[in-house]
Amino acid sequence: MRRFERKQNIFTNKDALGESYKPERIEERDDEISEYMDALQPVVDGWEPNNVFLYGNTGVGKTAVTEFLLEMLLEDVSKYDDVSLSVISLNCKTLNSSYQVAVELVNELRPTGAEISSTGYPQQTVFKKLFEELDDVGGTILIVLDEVDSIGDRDELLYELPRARSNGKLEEAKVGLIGISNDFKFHDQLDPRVQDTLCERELHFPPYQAPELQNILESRADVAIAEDSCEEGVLNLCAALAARDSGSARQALDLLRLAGEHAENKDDEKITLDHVDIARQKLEQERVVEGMRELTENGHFALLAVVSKAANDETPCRMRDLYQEYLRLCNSAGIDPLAQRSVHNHLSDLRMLGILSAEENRTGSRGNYYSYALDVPFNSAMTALSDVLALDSVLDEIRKTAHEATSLSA
Ligand SMILES: Nc1ncnc2c1ncn2[C@@H]1O[C@H](COP(=O)(O)OP(=O)(O)OP(=O)(O)O)[C@@H](O)[C@H]1O
Repeated sequence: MRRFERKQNIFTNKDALGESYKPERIEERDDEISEYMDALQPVVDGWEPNNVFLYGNTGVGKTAVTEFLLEMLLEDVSKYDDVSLSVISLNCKTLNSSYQVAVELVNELRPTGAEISSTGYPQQTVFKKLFEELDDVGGTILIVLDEVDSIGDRDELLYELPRARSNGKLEEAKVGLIGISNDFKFHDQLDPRVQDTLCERELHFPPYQAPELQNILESRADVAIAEDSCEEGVLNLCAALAARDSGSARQALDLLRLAGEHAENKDDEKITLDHVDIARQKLEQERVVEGMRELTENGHFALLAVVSKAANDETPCRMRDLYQEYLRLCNSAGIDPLAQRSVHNHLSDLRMLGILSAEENRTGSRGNYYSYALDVPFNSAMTALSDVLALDSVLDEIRKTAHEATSLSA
């Protein structure tokens, strides 16, 4: 039997490629950092802090830059006796109302054992408790709300907190909000009065380009990967793949980590371009599986219709034809089909998740229509579908068609 054995030939510090690692240096964000520092300057000067709103796609350094700068700010203000700065950070992912966020903040500020319950109070009572806690801490308080869009349209706290001091609800504390979001719609949906305050200073983090990702990867690989354990071109390929897809540093780091793990598991001496390719496929597959989890059964069938058309080499395929295929598949599985409009909504969701791509075709006077195609490899979609659908015969048929189509075209 195989036994556990330590393998440390590829990585010197694998954790440095993981999510919890705090980089010593932030690469390629000088302009954003400079703007961010300007927005935080009033804290150092002892004035009321600005509220700052950061937005940009996932993995573009919003959280990393925020953590880096706030740590630096805490250190730098410690030399001014008249500034007392506290930072409270909260990830709002699972909190979908002002009420829940306020309860969490109160409990962050209270000692263990004195927490309040997450239900049962009127909202204003929780807000009042929060203001009391903040006044107890006093001084300048920066509240970081990551994934703030989860709060949805129940955003009263984002209105009340920045105004609490001028409304006489806070006396000792000067509070600044830092909201972080990767939902571009959230900003526009905010009540204009909330927009005015929360977005006092707005910072946009654009997706990274390949050379920027390459620099981020190089500085991380210095810490994470043993010397001479990376074949020439590996970092370049990880950077290029991530730049082409999402511009996310997280994706580039994930590719490198997975490629390294693969090399290590195979007892190979170096990470090669082939390992990166395997890592890419694995990540793509995970993304499809992840996206699929959020779909209903009808969403799975909408995807199945596109997969089936792809097997016949008939994609991009227009909605009208996809819907016929969807009806055929629902019929053979014995499930009630949805109307075409609802199937269209499912296809749009799949597009948002990066599983499908869509192109708009113009037909002149008769309006435009969309054609859909897979935006992930056929095999990844098939594997993900076979995990969620108990439809072996249909899936086998699609596999067979795809096989025949490739052998015919080969
Ligand atoms: N400029 C950078 N220099 C060094 N590391 C970076 C940089 N940008 C991002 N990273 C790293 O990439 C990963 C993702 O970054 P981060 O969590 O800051 O993204 P984000 O924009 O907050 O994404 P999300 O919206 O999904 O939370 C982290 O491991 C972070 O350390």
